[in-house]
Amino acid sequence: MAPTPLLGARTLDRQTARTLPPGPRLPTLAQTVLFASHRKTFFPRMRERYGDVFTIRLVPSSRVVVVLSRPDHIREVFGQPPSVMHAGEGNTVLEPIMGSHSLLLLDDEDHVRMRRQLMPAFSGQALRGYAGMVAELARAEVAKWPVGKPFKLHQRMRDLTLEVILQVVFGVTDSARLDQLRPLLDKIVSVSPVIMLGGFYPALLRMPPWRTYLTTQLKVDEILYDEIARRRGNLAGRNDVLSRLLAAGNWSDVELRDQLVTLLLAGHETTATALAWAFHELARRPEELEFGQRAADAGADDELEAIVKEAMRLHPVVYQVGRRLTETADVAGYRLPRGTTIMAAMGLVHRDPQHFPVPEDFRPRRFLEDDPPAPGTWIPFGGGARRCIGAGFSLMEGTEILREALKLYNFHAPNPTPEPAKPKNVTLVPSRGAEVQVTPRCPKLPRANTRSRTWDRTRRREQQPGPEQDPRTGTPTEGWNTSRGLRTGCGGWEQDLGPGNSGWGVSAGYFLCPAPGRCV
Ligand code: HEM
Repeated sequence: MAPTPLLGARTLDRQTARTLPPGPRLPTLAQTVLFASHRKTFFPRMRERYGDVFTIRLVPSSRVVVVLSRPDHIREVFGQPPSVMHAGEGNTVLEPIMGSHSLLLLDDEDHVRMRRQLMPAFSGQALRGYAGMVAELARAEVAKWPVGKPFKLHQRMRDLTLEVILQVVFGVTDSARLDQLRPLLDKIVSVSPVIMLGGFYPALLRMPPWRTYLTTQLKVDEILYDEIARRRGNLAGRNDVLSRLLAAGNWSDVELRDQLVTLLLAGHETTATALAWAFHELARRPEELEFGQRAADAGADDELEAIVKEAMRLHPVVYQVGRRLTETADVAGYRLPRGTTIMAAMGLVHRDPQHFPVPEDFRPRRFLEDDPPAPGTWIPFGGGARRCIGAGFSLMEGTEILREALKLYNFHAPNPTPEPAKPKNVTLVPSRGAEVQVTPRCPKLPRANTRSRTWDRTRRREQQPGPEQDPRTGTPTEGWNTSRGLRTGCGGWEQDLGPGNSGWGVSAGYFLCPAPGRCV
């Protein structure tokens, strides 16, 4: 028998429609606008009114969407066989950008196979291999921050996470190639809802601005294919995601290209946004900032990770994830027909006082106590067979970046009122760009971006050459003009930024803190 097409709400018979969870009677367009622009207030109101499970209707074709807000209900969905709960088919709009092999677009066997090929590059061992590279990029970035002047940290985080994708994921380190790729990728990641329309209406792709976008993408593809070809011939000593993928799997060039673009689009804005929220909260709360700075000084990565986790709980970057039923299924006590979309609203779970006491408070220590959040209540990365493949990567990245920034600076919020979240494609971003102001933690530190001769002289006088150990690697260093990296002292903010860098290191080498331990 030929399969019947997936049902839309219009084709549901009255009996089935009556058995759906309750929901608003607003016109579909109004519900769609509320969902697209105000989900952070719309969903909590619907839950208050209709209970833990409610139905909304969205365009196109007045699609039935059942929203879940209880961890046990959501677990039912994440635990169902992926053949019953499709996620890829809801992403087909991304195909012109990510390509038909993208992990995000696949379902069933193809998804399982592709995911298996990708996994080795995201294992615990692989993540440990990337951490040093991320820390180095973070160190260079935070040294460039303007001291004493408010700036929008979200954009800085975007620049940094883009650099991480370029160098740690794509493994591009050649400076000419980096200069070539940076502006192109910057355009690719600025994919607006208008550009996404091209996925629904392919005829648009022939017109500007869609054509312009695709032309940029072709230029990126050309570079990526060239990188893949070069890398195939030379993997020795390489420790980036692309090289690990090549070493572990049997890939065609197109498959690899599609995954690289997917990792770029899935991993760049999301991680940048989570970190922007984390810094926004720390800047507003001196006690939590101090907790973070102590963790950074002590190398307490689990405490830094708890800050990232709490930021993701309070400000879920992705508020909900969707699945489409390929057959009738029992979910949350309802028999839901084939074709129904189910949304797991992580944002609702994260703000539920049953799971997180005083949920509106930013309290990283809740992840470290004897009674941490119960399994299934902290789910910023979705779950089941589709759980974010970059979850570990983004936590590692967040920890490294927090450590480098907190070791160096005090953070202040020029405007201490909380920034509201605004939707940007699938993410919820801070609406004022996470505005912060930083000042150096060490009173002896000259203002960043200022070349100070006095400081340079002082630094040379106080510099104590001689064999020492790099506290991170244990490698002996020999003082002036030797290894890069962190040194001893009050948590290791002394660092070599190399010549030409805009930080306070004005020549190659590093300096020793004249007052170790006294400034923190
Ligand atoms: C704070 C950072 C991030 C957040 C909040 C986030 C969140 C998510 C969510 C909610 C999903 C969908 C899960 C589901 O449907 O159950 C997802 C999927 C995915 N994410 Fe992330 N993500 C982050 C960072 C990253 C990074 C750094 C990468 C890669 C470098 C990445 C790559 C992916 C990919 C490839 C998928 C598709 C997985 C699949 O369909 O099997 N993400 N992410």
